[in-house]
Formats: sequence, C-alpha cells, structure tokens
Amino acid sequence: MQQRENNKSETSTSKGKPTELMQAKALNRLLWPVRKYVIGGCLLALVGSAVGLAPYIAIAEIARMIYSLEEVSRQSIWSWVAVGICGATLRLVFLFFSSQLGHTADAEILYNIRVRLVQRLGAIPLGWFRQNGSGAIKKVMTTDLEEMHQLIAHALREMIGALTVVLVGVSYLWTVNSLMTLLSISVLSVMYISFKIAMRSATTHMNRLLVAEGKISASAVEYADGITVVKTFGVGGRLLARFDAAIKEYAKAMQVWVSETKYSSAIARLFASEATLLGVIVIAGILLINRGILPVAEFLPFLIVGIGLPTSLVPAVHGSQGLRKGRLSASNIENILTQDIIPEGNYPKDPEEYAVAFHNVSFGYSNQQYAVQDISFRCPQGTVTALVGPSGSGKSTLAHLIPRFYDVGKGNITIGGIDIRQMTSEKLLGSMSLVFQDVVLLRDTVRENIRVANPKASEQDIISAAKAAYIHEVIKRLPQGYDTVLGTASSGLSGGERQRLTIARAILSNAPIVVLDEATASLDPDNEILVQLALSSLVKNKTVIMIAHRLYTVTNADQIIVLQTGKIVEHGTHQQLLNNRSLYFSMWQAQQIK
Ligand SMILES: Nc1ncnc2c1ncn2[C@@H]1O[C@H](COP(=O)(O)OP(=O)(O)OP(=O)(O)O)[C@@H](O)[C@H]1O
Repeated sequence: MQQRENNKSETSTSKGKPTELMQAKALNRLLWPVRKYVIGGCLLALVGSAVGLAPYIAIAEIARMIYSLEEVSRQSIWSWVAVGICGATLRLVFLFFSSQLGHTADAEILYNIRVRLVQRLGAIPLGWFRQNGSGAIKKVMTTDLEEMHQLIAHALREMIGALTVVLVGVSYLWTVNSLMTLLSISVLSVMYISFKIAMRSATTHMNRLLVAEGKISASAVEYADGITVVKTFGVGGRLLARFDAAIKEYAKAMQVWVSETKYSSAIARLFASEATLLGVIVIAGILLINRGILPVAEFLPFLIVGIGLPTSLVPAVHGSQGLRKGRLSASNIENILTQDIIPEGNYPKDPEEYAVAFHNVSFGYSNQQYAVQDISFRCPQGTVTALVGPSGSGKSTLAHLIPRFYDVGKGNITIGGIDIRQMTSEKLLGSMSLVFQDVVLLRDTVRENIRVANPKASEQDIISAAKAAYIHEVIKRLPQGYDTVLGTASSGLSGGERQRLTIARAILSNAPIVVLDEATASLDPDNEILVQLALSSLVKNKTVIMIAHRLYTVTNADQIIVLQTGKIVEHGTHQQLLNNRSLYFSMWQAQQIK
C-alpha cells in the first residue's frame, strides 16, 4: 500500500506526462505478480530460438565437411543430422511452452488488472469521471489492455527470440571465419544504423500518434454517447468537430513522420533485405576465395546461416515498438489504478437512526468559487425535505454530497449524528436510495435491473416492488415479461416507465433515506400521475430529501429549503414561505401563471 502511494506521484499524468523511465517502472510494477511466467516464457523463447538455429548450423557443417579436403566420416554426418533434427524438435517444444507461459501470464495479469480497474473505478469520486469522460476510460479498458496483451503474449518473446537468433548466428559464424563474420557484422550494423535513423524520432512520433489515437477513440465514444442529441437537433457536425480535429491531428502526425523519414526508411528497407547481405557475402566471398584467403568450405555457412539473420531484425524492431506501446499503456492503466479514491475513516461507525443534517457545509467544483456555501439544515428521520430554487442555485450539488459523489470542502454532513466520512461507503450507500434524473438501466433483464438494488431479493419481493412502483402491468406486457433484456438507451420503455423501473429498484432496496430528483417535467399527465404514485410508495416512512422543480409537488413537504446562488435564503413549510412573500412566493406565483 505504502509502495502504491509512493508510485502515485511517478505515474500520475495529471501531474505532467510520464517519462519513459516512469512508464517502464509502471510496466514493471504491473507485471510483477506474473514475473515468473513472463521470465520463464522469455527464457524458453531464448532457448527455443537458439536451438532453432541447429538445423541450419547442421546443414552448414555438413556442407563444410563435404567441401573440406579431409575425408568425411559418415558418423559425423549422421551426428549433425541428429543435431539438426533434435534442434528443430526442441525448438517446437520450447516455443510451445514459451507461448503457453506467455499466454498464462497474459490471462492472469489481464484478469487481475481488469478486476483492479473495475474496483478502483467504483471507488473514484464521480467528479473524476466528469473531468475525464467515458472515452478516456474506454481507451484504457480496451486499447491499453489490448496493447498489454500484445506485449505479454507476443512482442516480448518474439523480440527476445529474434535477438537470440542474431547473437547465436553471429557467434557460430565467428567460429567458422572471423573475417567474413566481421564483414557480416558490418553489413548488419549498417542495417541496424539505417533502421535507427529511420526510427530516430519514432518515440516522439509514436507517442504523438498514440495520443491522437486516444483522442479519436475518446471523441468517438462521446459522439456515440450524445447520439440522441445529434439525431434530435442535427448538430452532428458540431459534435463531430472534436472527432474531426482528432483525425486531422493523427493524419498530421503521420504525415510529419513519413516526410521526415521517407529517405532513411527507404534506405533501411534496402539494407535490411536478405538480397543485400547475400550480394555482399557472395561478392566478398568470391573475391576472398579467388585470392586464397577464404576456403570454400568456410564460405558455405555464411550462405546458409548468415543470410537468414536480417529477417530477425524485423521482429526485433516490431517487438521494441510493442514494448514502447506496452510501457505507455501500463502507465495509462496505473494512472487509473492510483487515482485518489474516496477516503474512508479508520474506525467506521454505523448510525442508529437516519436523520440527515448539513452543518455549515461549503463545496466548490473548482478552487475558485463555492457552488454551495455555509449550508445548515436538519432533516429529521421519516420527514420530507424539499430543495427548491432557481436553476444553478445548488440543489443537485447538495443532493450529490449526501452519497459522497463529492466530499464537502468545509463543514460536515451527518446521518444519525455520524459524519458520513466515518461510515463505510457500503454502509453509507446501503442506507440510501438514489433516484436521479439520468435513469441508468443495465443491459440485462428487467428482473436483474430491479434486483440490482438488493441481490438477495426473492422473485416475490421483486414483483411486489414493481407493483408498488406501478410498473408490474407494463413489465407483464413486455415480450418476455421479467426476462426481457433491456438496453441502456433502447429499452422499449417510455421515459415514465423507465423512471418507475428505477423507483421499483429503490423500493426493493428499502433504504431508510431517499434522495430524489423530481423529474416529471417532461412526462405526459398519465405517466406523471403514475410516477407520483410510485414515488409516494417509495417515500413512505423514509427520510426524504427531494429536489423539486414544480412547487405544487412539495406543498405537503415537512420543510422546504429555498436556495439561491448556493446559499439558503428561506426555510419553512409551504404556507410559511408563502407568507414570507419573498423568493419562494414569487417562484410559486410564476408557476401558477404557467
Ligand atoms: N460538475 C460540475 N462542475 C463544475 N461546476 C458545476 C458542476 N455541476 C454544477 N456546477 C455549478 O455549480 C452550481 C450549482 O449547480 P447545481 O447543478 O447544483 O444547481 P441546481 O440548482 O441543481 O440547478 P438545476 O436546477 O438547473 O439542475 C452552478 O453554478 C453550476 O454551474
């Protein structure tokens, strides 16, 4: 835990872009739990690739024996044949187990990371999601995890295998003829240098491309999320501007990269081909043979083993790109895994009753100004408190502070006298039903959509909740009744029906506190009556804090808190406030005219 906290400052992109070293450390930390598999997989890839050269070396050695002037024993030829066959077989065996270990590490660590991500996302304050958007989260959960998969299951082992082939191949050739080996190494070095030149600014360009790619995927998700607005108001062009800008940024980054490296990469491609090495080896070999410096027998291994070496450079380069992408992804993933979560008290307390009270609460979304300031009021257990006021006066902000979507800046909120920060989040959220305007339905059956509030509920409990929320008859009419699968957007239910479904959920949870945002403004009269009836089943005997937009819905509330620009300006019952002839009175009058 301590180590995790220390790592936080190293990885948090909010405190500046992570350096390559930070990214490498993040990767190391993420892979630590499966290090045995990763190291084992890489070692097996190393051994498998090394023994995989045996057939080529065996053929080269046999050719050397045949072309040497000494007499060839059949037994040595057969020994080399055996070495070749063993090498080829062992290569398959080692690479098979290397792949197994790579995929085991991949499956285990990705499962572990996914679970940790989901747990962390569940504990991060709501404000973080608003700032980062769903696109950024989607990128980490899909693209970054995919990059990690590519790295652990493929790139790392392929890169090590390719480098081993080059090292073992060159070492063998050195034992055959050092002069020709030096020549081959020079050609391989020229290839490597030209690759390096071609890739010299690859890190910068690759990072720019990855950032642009992230923006494309983030804006695509946001576009999809806002598709209803796009279709309704035909504002696709405006909403797509960000998407368009991200695509242009990507295209520009690609263009700059291509134009900067077009000559060097053409040269690299030319040098990195087997034909180039073959040409150099053949010409140099013939010249040296003609001058009697190089025996023919020593020339052959360079044709058989040497010319295969450039092909290994390509997976090595691709592997190093995979490593770079994997490092960046690991750092993105760790950035989420180390985000601040809502802190919980060391000695959690449970309230014995469910009165909710605000004590001099101030809160601001940014440091500059408070959205609500110096708020104090008490909602006794089992009473209804309405929050009213003009748009932007702070009603939703107060409602969001109760379940700790955000933490108060000053003051405190208590439930039954206990500061909500001293309650476990499980207990805190378990003590309240939240019915907000943005109705969220899961892509699951109607039954599970209701049961989510209380996983232990029986079928009978679910049906009773649906009946109390006046939605049972509607559910019965759905094609598969309670087994009908709902979509988040296209559930086949009307707005009012969706709201009643969430009210059924809240009824099933039977929590002693209800925080609700009255949201009947857009409903037709029939639906509105049904939603009001459902709400009256929900709020019976509960401590209710309700945001009210239409004042006639709260005339019976035990108390009404009137807010203006984040402060309480009036407080009382409907009648008392009318008698005040102040802000509430004028709001009431304005709504009567409508
Ligand atoms: N996520 C946010 N980030 C920054 N400022 C916010 C955020 N949400 C609300 N605000 C600001 O906080 C203030 C109070 O907003 P709040 O949503 O609580 O008002 P409200 O009374 O619920 O309004 P409405 O009736 O229109 O929903 C406003 O100035 C608003 O602009």
